Amino acid sequence: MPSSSFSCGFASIIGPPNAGKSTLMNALLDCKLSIVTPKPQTTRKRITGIYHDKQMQVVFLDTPGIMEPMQKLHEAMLLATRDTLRDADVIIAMLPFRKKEGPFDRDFAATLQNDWLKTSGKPIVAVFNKSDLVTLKEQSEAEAFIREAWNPAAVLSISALKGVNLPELLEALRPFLPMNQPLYPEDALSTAPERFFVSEIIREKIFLLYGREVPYSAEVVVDEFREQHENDPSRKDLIRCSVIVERDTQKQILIGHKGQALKKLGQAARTEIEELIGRPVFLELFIKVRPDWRKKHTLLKSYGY
Ligand SMILES: Nc1nc2c(ncn2[C@@H]2O[C@H](COP(=O)(O)OP(=O)(O)OP(=O)(O)O)[C@@H](O)[C@H]2O)c(=O)[nH]1
Repeated sequence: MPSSSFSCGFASIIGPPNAGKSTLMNALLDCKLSIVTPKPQTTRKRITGIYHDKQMQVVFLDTPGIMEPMQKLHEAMLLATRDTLRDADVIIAMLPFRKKEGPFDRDFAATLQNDWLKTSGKPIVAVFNKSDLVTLKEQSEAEAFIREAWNPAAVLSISALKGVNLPELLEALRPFLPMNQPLYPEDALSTAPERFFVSEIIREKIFLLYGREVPYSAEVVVDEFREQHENDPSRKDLIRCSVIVERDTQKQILIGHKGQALKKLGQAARTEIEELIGRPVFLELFIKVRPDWRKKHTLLKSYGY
């Protein structure tokens, strides 16, 4: 039973592409909810993940990275980020440390403050991620700079990858979580349906297995998810997905010589989907070409943007 000192609320994680937002959410939840790849802009839609302990429940909203919109898809991604700020009780504004060109990007920090944080009217917890890449001195100088520039509710340096300062981050959020009862049951990990995670897993494998523009041009739609085990436990669940690309050449790359590349993609995705849902599945992937889908409003809408 939650105690009277229980806290619950929504925290949005916002920052540039590749800052480590998804890594942080996965580390806090101790499971892999958001896809993580070394390539920027892998997260396209907002993803919720729910953290629980005896004192608090935090519903984290992971967001697509903030960048200059180059096409309609990016505009839709940025709208998803704006929405999460509106829903947040507290915002985790993440800035990644880097090894080259100074410890962090001050220009981006200014943009984040002017275009996103100032107007949100929400308490800000400034988080420098990737603290493993810089010295302690660089960390405290960066923290002092942001304290002065943003006047946030709290500032701290963490390493999502190495698990450094994560309990401290949770404590920094606590004062801003307004509810004294949990919103979700203790075993709920996300508010998104299984289907969503299935498409995200396939998207992640595309990012990991293919080079150049193919991952950015690919979208995954789950056309059918038939839970056949319920009637007959010996039958595998059937999952049929379309992988949408923009050009025929991309389709050829996805399929590969004698279908070898597509086979590899299917195997990698199936293994992880089975881990996620805890049952064997039969995964079918169909590659479809939809020219310029990232620029077309109606297609974007039909893919959930
Ligand atoms: N050295 C170091 N690398 C990290 C840390 N956290 C994340 N990374 C790496 O940074 C890369 C990007 O991580 P993500 O979690 O996908 O970043 P993101 O901000 O969600 O990226 P987008 O999907 O582009 O918005 C991955 O290669 C991570 O392994 C950290 O604390 N230290």
